[in-house]
Formats: sequence, structure tokens, C-alpha cells
Amino acid sequence: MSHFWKPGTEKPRIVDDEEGGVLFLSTAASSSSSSGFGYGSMEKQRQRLPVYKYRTAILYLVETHATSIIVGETGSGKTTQIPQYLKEAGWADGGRVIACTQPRRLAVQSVAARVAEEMGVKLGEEVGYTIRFEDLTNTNTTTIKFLTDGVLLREMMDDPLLTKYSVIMVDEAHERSISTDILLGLLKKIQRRRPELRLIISSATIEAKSMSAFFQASKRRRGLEGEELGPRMEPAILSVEGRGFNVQIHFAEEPVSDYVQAVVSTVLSIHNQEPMGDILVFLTGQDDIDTAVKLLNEEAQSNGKKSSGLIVLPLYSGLSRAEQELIFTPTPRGKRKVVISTNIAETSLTLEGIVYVVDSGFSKQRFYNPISDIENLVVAPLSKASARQRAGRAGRVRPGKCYRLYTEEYFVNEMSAEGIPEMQRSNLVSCVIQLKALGIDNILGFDWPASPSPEAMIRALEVLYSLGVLDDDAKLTTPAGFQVAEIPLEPMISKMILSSNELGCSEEILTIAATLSIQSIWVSGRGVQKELDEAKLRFAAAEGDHVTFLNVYKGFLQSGKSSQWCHKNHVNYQAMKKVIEIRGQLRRIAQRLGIVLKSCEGDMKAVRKAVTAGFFANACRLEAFSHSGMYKTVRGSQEVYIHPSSVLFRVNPKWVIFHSLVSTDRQYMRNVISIDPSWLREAAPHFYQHQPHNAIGH
Ligand SMILES: Nc1ncnc2c1ncn2[C@@H]1O[C@H](COP(=O)(O)OP(=O)(O)OP(=O)(O)O)[C@@H](O)[C@H]1O
Repeated sequence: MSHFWKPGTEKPRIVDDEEGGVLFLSTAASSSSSSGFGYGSMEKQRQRLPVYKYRTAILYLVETHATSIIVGETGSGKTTQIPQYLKEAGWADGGRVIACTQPRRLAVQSVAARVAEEMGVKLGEEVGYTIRFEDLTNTNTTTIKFLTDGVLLREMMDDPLLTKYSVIMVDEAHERSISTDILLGLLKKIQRRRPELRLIISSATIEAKSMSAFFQASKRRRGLEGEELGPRMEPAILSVEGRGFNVQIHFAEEPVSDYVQAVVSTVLSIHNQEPMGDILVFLTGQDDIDTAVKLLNEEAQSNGKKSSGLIVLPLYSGLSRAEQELIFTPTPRGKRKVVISTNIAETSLTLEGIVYVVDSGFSKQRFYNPISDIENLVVAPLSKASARQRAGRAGRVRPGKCYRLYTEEYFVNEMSAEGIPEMQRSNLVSCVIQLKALGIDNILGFDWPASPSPEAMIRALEVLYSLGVLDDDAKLTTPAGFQVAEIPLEPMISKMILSSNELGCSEEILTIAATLSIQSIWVSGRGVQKELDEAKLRFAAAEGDHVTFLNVYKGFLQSGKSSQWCHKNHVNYQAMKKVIEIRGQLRRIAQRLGIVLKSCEGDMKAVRKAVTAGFFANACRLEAFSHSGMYKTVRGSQEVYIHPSSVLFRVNPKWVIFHSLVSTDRQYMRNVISIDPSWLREAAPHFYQHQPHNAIGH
């Protein structure tokens, strides 16, 4: 192998914890790797998982403790088995439901399907799932329900105490997504009102001590005589030892400078030198992934022998559902599947054929600076916890290998143990509105597992006030605030949709909202930049990217949603199918909220005003003296530039609004639209009240 020679020595270990009055249970359990390849019956497979040896211990802890923290290595069987054990022990009797949350939609769907299969039932009946815009459960029969943590938060709006659930298992808690953290804070509150509710916090590498300390504060109920009632409120910690099949780790000999190229050569080396078995590659985002797919496919064409038999599939959230599901289809005999993915395949996913994992060592992460009020999407190094999750995708159903595109020295000495919780590196606008919608008024005093900075909170409150979502007492306004809270999108997009109603352009804005929620509608990649730029010119609108999206969408519909049309125009066919899918869902929500579906018939001023009504906080002005296209954000005076992928790159209108920022050598604005600055004060008088008139005047 060109890059690898060094097998790793590090073995993932579980942190033991016997302190602080916390109950620690540990029974020696051998790894299922000793059981070799045989599959046997489904029941036998279940019994071979490390978690099986802990079945009684887990059920005992759940019976006697309000909260149980279960730490176990990836592949030990936590996600698929624990909900079934609970059901078998009667926790779903009497119409009660066992919930298991996941941070990602794809994981929810695939784990639910697996559990239904293991139980021999039809998915959507006894075992079901709910993700945003999709509910595959049956109110009468579903007893085990998988759902995203975001969806469970939304359920609290209708049922604040989550009364139908007997046990809620918060899985993959180590990921510390914003929704997981909000959920943990709220569940702790609910538990005080519903001591019979049981919580299981489960994860591969959670910091069990700090999580336990977080739940420790809850008091046990007392009876009239002062006797303690109900379950013990201090959390129990259980460490499940043993993991899936063995995964041999290989590290790069030298640091890798171009990880996309390194991925391509590593995949080809595996293909040429290693026995059959599928490959899962982790890259950072759509652009990298599309490039790697293209390079591998080109190899397959130009170098028939070396790479024949490779089926290369991309996997990222911007793909349509059908395209994502391709990764689950069995690989034909004599072929090798290569799935090239973002971190959406990092946790909870079992792809049966995967034997090899290639880990670039990076992922795209959000970083927010409350002082400059700037949130960036940055390609950042992984944590050890994520690297272990990635390696764990091999070795699920047979022994595997993981090739890390970084050195062992880097892994041991420089990689951080855990990532920073998303809560502490994000803009909190969505989080605050959710809590407000749940009636949590004292946001600053909320009990968080990891507190966000007060500056970030205040910024979020200010933006929400300016969006007209909060009133002077920081309570949700009626009806606008409640409507924005009800649309399951970021509040700025929701506000843009609501404003389009008054401006008579809801049909256009729904298309824009759907397009903004996927990463890119263009086919990018190395070597096609010139053709892509030419294709974009065919659709480019002087107003900017949002209006350009409308032109592409129109062209796509006129072509009869043709894939050839997309190919000819460098438009990503799967992305367009996803736009249509999301748009349909948003349309239904808009109708439910009483928004009149109407087209502005080419009045782009209305469209730009609606975008301004939602995204006024992202307004920028071109620096008069700047020949390099430097803009400054109106609030915060941060230096930003139009991204080369924007149709306004080098056009540089004086005033623009952006949708998001990415940071490479500079801060670049992605998806940019030109505006008239007078609309800013119209849209958000409070937000811009301290700006000198000439700062946002003509
Ligand atoms: N779809 C599937 N097909 C085949 N085997 C599966 C499937 N899903 C799960 N398994 C088997 O069950 C094992 C345990 O999976 P499970 O998701 O419960 O583990 P886990 O401990 O929750 O791991 P993680 O933290 O990575 O999600 C897998 O390693 C695999 O052997």
C-alpha cells in the first residue's frame, strides 16, 4: 500500500468510573470476534453481541434507577438490543412506548429497519420511526420507536412531559449535538415531574463522570414519613465491555497533504491488493466527495483492469432518499462497493458488506464566534472519539481494516479526545426559539449539560427579537413567533417563508428555501471548473444566487425533470430531486400555516425583500476602497468575500446578503443576493437602530 505500513498499537478502552457515589458495574465479557464468521440464526447473532451478557444488569439498573448511563464500544449492540430487552421485560406494556433517539436521520431509519427485522415484524407497526417530515409509526401498535433527538424535542411542543414514553434512550450522546444537549436538559426537568420515566444515556465514549454529575442533582421523592419513594435518582453507570469483530488499524507513514488524492490511491490499492469486501470512505463534504467519485470513475474507465469491478457511491445529506438508499443494496458478486461519505455514516450505521474503512481525519464542523456574530462551516480535524466511530464501521459483521490518512503520532499526541459540544460552537438562534416554544423563559438560567456562552445567548435573543419572533418580554410573539417555531427549519428561513406571504412570492421562496437546505445543486469537481462556470452563466441572474436557483429549477421542470438536461448543464440531478422532495414538504407545511401559495411572476424585488426579511442579520457592504472585493458585515464589521462559486463573484454589488459562510484562507459568503440597504431598516428597525444612517443609507 502506498501510504501505509504502520499497524496501529492503540486499542480503544473504556473509561472506568467508581467515584462520586456512582454505581459502577462491570462484568468481563469476551469480544464477539472470537466467534468467527458464522452468522447462524438471528437469535444466535443477537446472543453473540457483547451487550447480551449484560442483559440482566441493564434491566436491573433501569428498574432501580431513574437514569442509567451505558457506555459500550461501537458494535457492542447497545442501539439494536437494549430497546428489545426493555420491551421483553415489559416496559412497553399497557400502551407505553420505548423511545430511542439518534442524532441522524439515516441512522434512525436503518436501525429501526434492523430491529424490525430482528423481531420479525413489519417496519411501521410494532417497531417504527419518525424523522423530520416522515412518520412511520402506528399510534396503536408501535411500542419501540426510533426518532431523531430533534423530533423528540418537537413532540414536546404537544406533550411537554412526553407522557407516552416509559423509557427514553438517548443514544450516541457522545456526539453532543445541540438537540441532544437540549434534550438532556429538558429530560432532567421532566424527570422531576415524572419520576417513573426512565432515561438511558448511551454512547461509545461518553464522559460518564460529567454526564453522571449532570444528572446527579435530581432529588429522590419522599413519602409522608420521609421514606424514599420510587427509583434511585442518582445515575448508574454501566460499562459494556467487548466490541464487534476485530478492526486492524493502519496509519499513514507520513502526513498526507491532499487527502482526496490519498483517498483515491488508497481505495485503488485496497482494490488491487486486498481480498473482496466493500470500502467505506470518510471525506468532509459534497465537493470533496463528488471529486473523489469522479476520479475513481475516471480511473475505472481509463485503467480498465486496475479498477474494474468498483461500484462507487456518494453519500451525503444533499442526496435524494433513493440515492442514499443505494448504499444498502447488496453488492453483486465479483464487484466491490465503495461508499464515499460525510460523517452521516459515522455512527450507528451497519453496512453489511463493509470490510475496509478509509478515514481522511477531517469533517465539516460549525464554528460560531459570538463576538463577531459569525458562524462558519470549517473543515476541521476529527476527535479520537469520532475516529474510533469511523473505524467501528468496519468489523460490524466480520473482521475489518481501517486505513487512517494521518500518522499514529498525530492520533496519539495531537487529536483531541472528544469534540467540542455543538452547543458551544454554534449560533443559538434555533436552539433558543425551541426552548421558548416549550415555555422555557429563563434561557440563561437553563440547566445545560455544557453551558453555551452568555454572549451567544444574547446574540440569539437579539436576532429573534429583530425577526419579530420575541416580544419585549422575550416571550414568543403571536402569531408570528409561534408560526416560525412551528416550521422545522432555521428561524431565518422560516421568517423568509412567512414574509413571502405578504410579498406575494411564496412559490418562489419555497423553491429558494428548499435549495438552501441542501449543500449545492451544481456538479463540481476538479477539472470541470470551466465547464461549470459556463453552465452557470446560462442561468445566472444579476440579482444573485437565490434568483439563479429559480432559473435552474424552472429549467429542470421544463425539461421534464430530465437527468440528461442536468448532465448537460452541470446540475446535480440527485440534488434537484431532493429539492423537489423538500419543496413538496415545505409546501404542505406552508398551507397548514395558512400561507397563500402565490407566484410573483418575475417580480424579483419581492423575492429579494423576502430574503432580506429573514436574513437581514447577514447583510454586508462592499468596502469602497477595496479592489479585491472585500465586504464588511454591517453588524460586527467582519471582513468577508464572495465565494468563487457564487454568480456574483467578481460582480461585487455594493450591498449583499449571504446565506452562510465558509472559511478557508478567507471568510467566504456562499449563496449571495444583492439588496437595497433601505430594506434593512424596514425589515429589522431594532437590529439596525444603532447603525449610523450612512452605514446603511444609500
Ligand atoms: N443492518 C444490519 N445488518 C447486519 N447486522 C447488523 C445490522 N445492524 C446491526 N447489526 C449487527 O448488530 C451489531 C450491533 O449493532 P448496534 O448498532 O446495536 O451497536 P452499537 O453498540 O449501538 O454500536 P454503535 O454505537 O456503533 O451504534 C453490529 O455490529 C452488527 O453485527
